[in-house]
Amino acid sequence: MGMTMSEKILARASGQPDVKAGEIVWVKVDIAMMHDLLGPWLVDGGFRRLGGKLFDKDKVVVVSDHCTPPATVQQADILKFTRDWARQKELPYYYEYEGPCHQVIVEHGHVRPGRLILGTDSHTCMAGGLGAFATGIGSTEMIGVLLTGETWLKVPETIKVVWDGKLPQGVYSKDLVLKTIKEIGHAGATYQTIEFSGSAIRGLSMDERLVLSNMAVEAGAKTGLIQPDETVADFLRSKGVLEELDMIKSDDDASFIKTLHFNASDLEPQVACPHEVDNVHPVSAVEGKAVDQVYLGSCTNGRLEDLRIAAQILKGKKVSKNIRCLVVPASQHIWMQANKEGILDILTEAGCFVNMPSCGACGGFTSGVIGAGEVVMSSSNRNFRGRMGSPRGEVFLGSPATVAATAIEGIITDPRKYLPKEVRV
Ligand SMILES: CC(C)[C@H](C(=O)O)[C@@H](O)C(=O)O
Ligand code: SF4
Repeated sequence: MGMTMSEKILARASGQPDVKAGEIVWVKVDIAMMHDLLGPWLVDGGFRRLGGKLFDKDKVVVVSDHCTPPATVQQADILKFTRDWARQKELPYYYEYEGPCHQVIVEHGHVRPGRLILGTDSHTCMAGGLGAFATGIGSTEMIGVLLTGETWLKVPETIKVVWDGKLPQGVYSKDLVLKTIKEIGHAGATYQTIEFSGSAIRGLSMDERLVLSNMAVEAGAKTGLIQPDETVADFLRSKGVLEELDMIKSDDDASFIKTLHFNASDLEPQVACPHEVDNVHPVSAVEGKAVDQVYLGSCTNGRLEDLRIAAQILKGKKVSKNIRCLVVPASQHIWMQANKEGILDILTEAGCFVNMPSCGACGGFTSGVIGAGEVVMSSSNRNFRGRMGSPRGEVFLGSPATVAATAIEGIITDPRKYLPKEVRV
């Protein structure tokens, strides 16, 4: 019997020739990632009591993103603690004000196919878009990882999600993953891997693939994997990663707990309605709903291609007078590239407010929170009650195109009316 990608990565990490889903294995971690909010200020007490020596500072990456720039004194204190901790420990990889951790670790080449990456954030699974087994762990668990570089994991079963066909114009990987989550349910993949495959997935760019792996956890999954290929290799080479990559793949005779088939060619834009990510409907079912704010950003959909799509839709148009349009590029690198391409000018001229990269508005942490009764159309990954501020607010999730079209009309809008009719390449 062959092995799945998850089984292969965890076999290597546990130093065994093979492992099977359901087994509990002791694994060596390639990258331990923490962010400011669930990082050093929470782990430090226990870490020091147990010896306070890092297993390998080259494998520990800390990113300050949730509290940047701080909006409260407590956030400023957390940020200072995190910065001082990284300096005292002489960490070579500490990033601050660069953007959400998941995007930052991808851009800096920490994520590579076949690696085992554990982070103190649920969307750590995004790294699976490059073929790494990546998952979130609690801060207490992280103390053990920081001290020993090891932990235990149960090898997950894998749900294979096959998307064949070709995405039509105006339909994107966000729509594809929302539809997938609707079918699986918000807890339907609990402690399982979702492996995305099929011709529609192979055709996706690096930016689009990361949307899928990012949102795997919204179906409860341990991680979301995509078989690495030349798209991944080209991306990593562009980031200066020149080593030979472990182009891991599931064997043809690997055992999957179930396989779901979808056809991308007849997919419409999808919207997740309050207050669950699996409460998904075609945009036609919610068109016309008035919003107060649109948010284009986050580690889910704040990348360059997302900003390009929004600029294509908003160029020469104006954001509705009734709403605020908040744009937050997912990293400084993306911000600079968007600036060079004139995208930030187009968006600003249309009436968007372009903020600096951070988790701020996405999780209701710093700038951009919503008040009672306010409605948001967001390109992010979660719409739980209170997610972006007031528990009496409402968050709808959609693609960057849906967000941009909604910005123009001030009501939830099908983006296809703002795009040329032809099938995109
Ligand atoms: C703050 C943290 C608990 C959280 C996560 O783990 O995902 C955040 O990044 C989010 O997206 O909700
Ligand atoms: S989902 Fe939002 S809050 Fe969580 S890491 Fe991504 S940008 Fe930050």
